[in-house]
Amino acid sequence: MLRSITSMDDIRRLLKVLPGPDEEAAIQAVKHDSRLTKPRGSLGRLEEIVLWLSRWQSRDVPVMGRPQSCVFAGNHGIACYNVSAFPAAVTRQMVENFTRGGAAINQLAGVLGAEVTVRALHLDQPTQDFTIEPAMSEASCVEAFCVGFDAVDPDATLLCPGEMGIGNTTSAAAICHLLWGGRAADWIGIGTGIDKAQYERKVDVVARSYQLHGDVVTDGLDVLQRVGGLEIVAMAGAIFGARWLRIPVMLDGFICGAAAATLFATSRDSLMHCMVGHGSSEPGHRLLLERIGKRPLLDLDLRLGEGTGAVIAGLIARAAVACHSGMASFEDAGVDSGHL
Ligand SMILES: Cc1cc2ncn([C@H]3O[C@H](COP(=O)(O)O)[C@@H](O)[C@H]3O)c2cc1C
Ligand SMILES: O=C(O)c1cccnc1
Repeated sequence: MLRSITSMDDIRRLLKVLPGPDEEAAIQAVKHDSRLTKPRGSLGRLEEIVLWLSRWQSRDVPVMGRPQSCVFAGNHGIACYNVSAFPAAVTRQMVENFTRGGAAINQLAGVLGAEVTVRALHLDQPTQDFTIEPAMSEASCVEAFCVGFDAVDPDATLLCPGEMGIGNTTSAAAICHLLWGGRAADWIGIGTGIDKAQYERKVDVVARSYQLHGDVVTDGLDVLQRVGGLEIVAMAGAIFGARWLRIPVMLDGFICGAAAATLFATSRDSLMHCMVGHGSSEPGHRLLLERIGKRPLLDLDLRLGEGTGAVIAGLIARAAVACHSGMASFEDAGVDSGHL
């Protein structure tokens, strides 16, 4: 599959023929659930999680044995406008931190029992300034997409994509503005904690990117190439790769959502294998989730990225699987089953 991707059109073509869910596995999972010692529906969204995992893992009793956290890192040309509270050098420094196990994502992945895969994408070659030209060439975009695809562990039971890239809330806002319009400011928040002057510059960068690309952009993948970052493209590639491997994906916050949204805008069914782990405190994320029609599992006021919210939500998925796989049936426990 990966070898057949050499152009953006290859990705477009493959997006039209994605594998679908295993409805038979879900039917069996519902049957199993109906025998468990609880009123039907009483575990609320935990039951929804089990069905979702079941559809994509093709198991009537899904498993959580091998979750994967994938962190992609890239640098952004638009960081030169001072739109982040931190310097671009922090991207590389954090990659070293991920590798040593010192970041938030490492601790959370440890709690979930997830392997952390880190992929840095040409940190010494930031994307181009997308207020004056496309962020990257088609060749760089395809390459980054394939890095993402290739990073997915084919045996993973759940994928939690994450990112690191100083300036990438600006890139995510530009993606959303190009996909869905509105006012530039609708998509912009404080990111790492910027001041008023930085906020205004950020709005200006996103508004100018719209002026440059708005009339010529063709679809979600084109938006990705024009105003995305290499780590955002790689996340899109990982989400797409997981779909081909039929691995369920827990989406993270605003940046991850923007990556996923470029696939959604290109092909509506492309995110059927994804759940949204949490709602970020970046204001654009709520709007984005309305547009892609997904409701977050958690609301923790996170605004970190790295895949942290996705991994925390993975713990909820583990709780859901524990109930589904470990609970006794009415029959085995000798509990009256009521009017089922
Ligand atoms: C130390 C540190 C660790 C991070 N981990 C994730 N981010 C997050 O913040 C960045 C986006 O915010 P902005 O657009 O304002 O730069 C991304 O790198 C994102 O993953 C971090 C940011 C910092 C400073
Ligand atoms: O929601 C996110 O993904 C996010 C928010 C702020 C900074 N970095 C990431």
